[in-house]
Amino acid sequence: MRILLIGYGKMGHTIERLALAKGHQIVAALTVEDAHQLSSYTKDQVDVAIEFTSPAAAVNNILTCFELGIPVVCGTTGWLQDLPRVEAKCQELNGALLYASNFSVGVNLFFHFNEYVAKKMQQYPEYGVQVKEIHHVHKLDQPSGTALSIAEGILKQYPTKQGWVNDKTTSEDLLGIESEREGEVVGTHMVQYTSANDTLELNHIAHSRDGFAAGAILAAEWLPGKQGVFGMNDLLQL
Ligand SMILES: NC(=O)C1=CN([C@@H]2O[C@H](COP(=O)(O)OP(=O)(O)OC[C@H]3O[C@@H](n4cnc5c(N)ncnc54)[C@H](O)[C@@H]3O)[C@@H](O)[C@H]2O)C=CC1
Ligand SMILES: O=C(O)C1=N[C@H](C(=O)O)C[C@H](O)C1
Repeated sequence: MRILLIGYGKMGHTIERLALAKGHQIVAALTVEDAHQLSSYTKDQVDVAIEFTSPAAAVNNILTCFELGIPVVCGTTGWLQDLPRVEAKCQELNGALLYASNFSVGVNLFFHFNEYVAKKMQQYPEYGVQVKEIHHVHKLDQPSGTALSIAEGILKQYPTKQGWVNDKTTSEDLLGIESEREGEVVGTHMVQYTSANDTLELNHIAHSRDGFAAGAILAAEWLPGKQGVFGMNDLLQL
């Protein structure tokens, strides 16, 4: 496949390495300096774009891909407040977007187990629930997109909680999400259920970025020819 990389940082480089190893072609890899070149590409040159940039840049890049008729896989986090606008534009322009807060198969399995565990644990009020994420010091958004997806899964099962707070402490009506920034940590997510007697934990620890990149490439292989806004659940049979 002919892939256009939008964003050529830590994720862009990892995706390039794995995509070339799978026999795909990288048409170009755009950074913030050559971002203006995006609108010069056509659907005759590019089968799919993969977007990993920054929270401030993602929405414009996605909308430009819709206008160009290029399907786009987006892993950038921290822009979901604009999702309704993106969904409307996608429908209006017959675009194709696959967004995931985390492309690794392991984390998508974690999302699945998380909802199951939350449903069970919610029946035992002696356990408090808490989410924690740890990432490298370069990360721009907080909480992580993955932590927000985890929180969404828990909140569905806890009708008494009204939402989340980016804090260590969970209260009666708000789920606490603790964020820690430390060195070059790739991405660690935990859900902890604690009672006076014990703690039950679900953990996912990414050892490298290869899992994220492999999932994004799977998504890029799947998306062309489809129309609408999709997630990893649409292509993984979990
Ligand atoms: N969904 C997932 O599985 C994962 C998501 N991420 C997210 O992906 C995003 C990028 O992460 P990294 O690669 O680690 O960041 P990075 O800072 O290493 O790289 C960002 C790249 O985007 C470029 N860029 C910025 N604005 C641009 C624009 N307007 N047009 C084109 N390029 C532009 C920069 O020049 C740089 O090359 C972050 O939001 C991060 O949270 C990261 C890992 C996994
Ligand atoms: O910024 C990162 O690095 C990561 N971002 C994603 C997130 O916000 O959840 C996914 C992964 O944890 C790495």
